[in-house]
Amino acid sequence: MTSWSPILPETVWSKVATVLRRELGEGPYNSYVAPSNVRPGPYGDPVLVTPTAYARDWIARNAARRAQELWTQHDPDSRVLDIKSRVEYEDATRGAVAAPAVAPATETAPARPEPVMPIIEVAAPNRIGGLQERLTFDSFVAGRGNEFAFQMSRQVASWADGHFNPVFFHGPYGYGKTHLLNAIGWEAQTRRPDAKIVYLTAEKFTSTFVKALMDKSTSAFKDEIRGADLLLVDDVHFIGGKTSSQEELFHTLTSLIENNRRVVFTADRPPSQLTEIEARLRSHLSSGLVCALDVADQSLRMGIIERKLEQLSQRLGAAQNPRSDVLHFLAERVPGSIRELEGAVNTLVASAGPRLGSLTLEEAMALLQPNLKVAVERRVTVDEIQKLVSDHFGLKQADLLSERRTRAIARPRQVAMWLCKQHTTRSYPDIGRRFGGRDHTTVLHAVKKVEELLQADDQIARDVEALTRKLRNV
Ligand SMILES: Nc1ncnc2c1ncn2[C@@H]1O[C@H](COP(=O)(O)OP(=O)(O)OP(=O)(O)O)[C@@H](O)[C@H]1O
Repeated sequence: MTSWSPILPETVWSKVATVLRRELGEGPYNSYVAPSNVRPGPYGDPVLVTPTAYARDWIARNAARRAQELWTQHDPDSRVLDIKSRVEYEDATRGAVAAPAVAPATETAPARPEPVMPIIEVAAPNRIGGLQERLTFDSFVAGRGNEFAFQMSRQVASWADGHFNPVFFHGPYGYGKTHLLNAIGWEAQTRRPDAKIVYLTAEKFTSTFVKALMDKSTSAFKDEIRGADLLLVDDVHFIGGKTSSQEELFHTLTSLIENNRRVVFTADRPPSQLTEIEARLRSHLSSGLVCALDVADQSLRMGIIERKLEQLSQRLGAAQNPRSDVLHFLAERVPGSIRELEGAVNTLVASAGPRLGSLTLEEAMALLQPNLKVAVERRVTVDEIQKLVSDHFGLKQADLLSERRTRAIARPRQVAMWLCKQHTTRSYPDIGRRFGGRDHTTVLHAVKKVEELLQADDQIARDVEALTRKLRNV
């Protein structure tokens, strides 16, 4: 670590800060600049250390250039002023001699105490740690399965009056819940820079609360969370079974709602199915809007692949798109969620390099082998389909084989027959026999009916899509 120049950085910083205060105005200055300190970085250059990543990003966007200009005017060594959040600074200097804070922003503006909880950790590389820069509304592709959730998210982010509160998004893993929550955070902050937005996972909520209990600092914890204008809690199902954290979340939620603050949750299930969460909290979680994100259909998967390819070509330089049979193969045959789909696109782009545009389907399949490890051509049995379909519709497998013809049973039976035709090599008579000895014309009729419904009935289309994905992922 090199040593500091004889010109004290605090002298330079206090001159810079005085001008920034005047130019930025009291509000932003007190929120972001005043709580920051100048400290020596690992190579001796000055670092402006902000209490949170959010403050760092705010300063980087709104004041960094001016701060550097002013710094250069006052520092005879013309050192570069780096900006880091406290966490980043500690990581960067870990192992080096602990560096004392050398200068609060100005003598007249005492630094505010550091928040107990990271307010939005915007650029943290760790997904759990905070918001990720790439997860915005712009990078989100809306389509069947997530359209409503997308619209509701935009509405929350616009701070529109009279919307439901809390909003609760649920859906399977890897289909964009965290993405939407991040996008809400970014958009809401852009629209109201003065608003306090807290984003955290339920795990973080629990661990920070438990630590606060041990440190006897729960009131600081409460102030921090209950002072939020918008609270975003990801993966709330993780709080299941944790009694004291549930109690705290319950009081946090009621206090925020009473004070007209907004709250958004995500979970892998709707509140009614969060059986490890105490009934009173569950009921409050579902008291606003409960909104499902569903698995993506082929056209949404295709849209996401195209968006991802666009992003990659911007980052890695212009590249041709894969041929359309390769694109369709990606959309239709890569098993798993959007997360796995993104992984497959990355693999293809990285391993094909400049040959991406000319890859044949066979070459693409060979490159994607690791992503297709659940053998694409795995044999699916009629029995498996019947079990999956009956589970999905809350029926017994025996119902599908029975004589009963009520709509609630007949429709799932038709869907199951259709899936058998798509995913097994069984003939119509064979399928009929396995559905309680039915005639082949019944199966034929079922297959035609489902084909029609796939065009006309969104709900059936979603059910079939979900079941198809499950079949491929078993
Ligand atoms: N509609 C979409 N448009 C663009 N990207 C998407 C979409 N849905 C999901 N993704 C991407 O897929 C990946 C997984 O999404 P995300 O992390 O939001 O899932 P999740 O539902 O929160 O899952 P988990 O509960 O496992 O965290 C992310 O990289 C996300 O950007």
